[in-house]
Amino acid sequence: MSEAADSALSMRAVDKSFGSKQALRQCSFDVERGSVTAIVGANGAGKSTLMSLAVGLLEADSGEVSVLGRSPDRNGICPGLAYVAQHKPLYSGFTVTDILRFGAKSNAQWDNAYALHLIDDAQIPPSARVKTLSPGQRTRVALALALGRRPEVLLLDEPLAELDPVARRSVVRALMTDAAEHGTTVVLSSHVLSEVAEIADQLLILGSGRVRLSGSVDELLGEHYLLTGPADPTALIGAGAIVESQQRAHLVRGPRPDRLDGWRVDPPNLEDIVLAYLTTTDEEAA
Ligand SMILES: Nc1ncnc2c1ncn2[C@@H]1O[C@H](COP(=O)(O)OP(=O)(O)OP(=O)(O)O)[C@@H](O)[C@H]1O
Repeated sequence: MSEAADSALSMRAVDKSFGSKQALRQCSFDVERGSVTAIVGANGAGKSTLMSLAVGLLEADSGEVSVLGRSPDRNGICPGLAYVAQHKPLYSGFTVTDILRFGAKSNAQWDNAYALHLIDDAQIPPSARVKTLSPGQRTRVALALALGRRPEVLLLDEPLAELDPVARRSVVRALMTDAAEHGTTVVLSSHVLSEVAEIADQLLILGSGRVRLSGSVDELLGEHYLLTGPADPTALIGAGAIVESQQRAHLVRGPRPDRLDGWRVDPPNLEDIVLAYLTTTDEEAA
């Protein structure tokens, strides 16, 4: 990921605890403007905490958080930023039209035509009340409310959880279209890689509150390889490092050799990489 100057969102050595529970530890990363970044981590890894710090709902114990070059404001969401929380708190008695009216009233940049287009695209009647909508439809309304602000940065906490495959595909398409047509920086979290692999060009893996790995998907794929063979490969991998070993198969980070006699050298897929980093312990990652 890029360095801080051109970042849409960056953190430097951020710590956040709840009582004795350390939710984030020394978190540092940069999200490049215009990128689509997936934050992947198991339940409790710290994804929602990270997003809440970015939007100013929480304050870091130490370290720096910067969104579009500014510190998040505890008194209101930073201009240019939109956030869809995990449980999409939309007033259940409101109609979709009421929700969009609320969006218009509370945002100077509001683009009602675009918000209506997104609702129409999702085939949701504007007169429908939120409580009558399915989880997938609620996600689409929450997305229209967020994208109607015409944000530069859109943060989505587990936007695809609870959606059936058809609804998931249409939400992913809506996000990809927005990112491509408007250059919106999108940051979305998930505990399931396959939900976000199609859409993300950058990846941030969180494990037990630590950044285990971050970077462009293409670079991460190029920097790792799978080595399968009969013995301990330590002597064979040169400047590389073994990330994880499963019996005779090893994920290695380092320059990929063209061939090694007696060994199989394969390119990894993204899932191989994510699972390996998610299973590394604090001691191994240190
Ligand atoms: N308000 C809070 N009070 C106490 N502990 C909290 C609070 N919020 C989060 N935590 C703890 O901090 C850790 C990180 O939680 P967080 O919700 O950020 O994880 P997550 O990756 O978003 O998880 P999930 O995928 O389950 O939503 C967890 O151990 C959680 O129990």
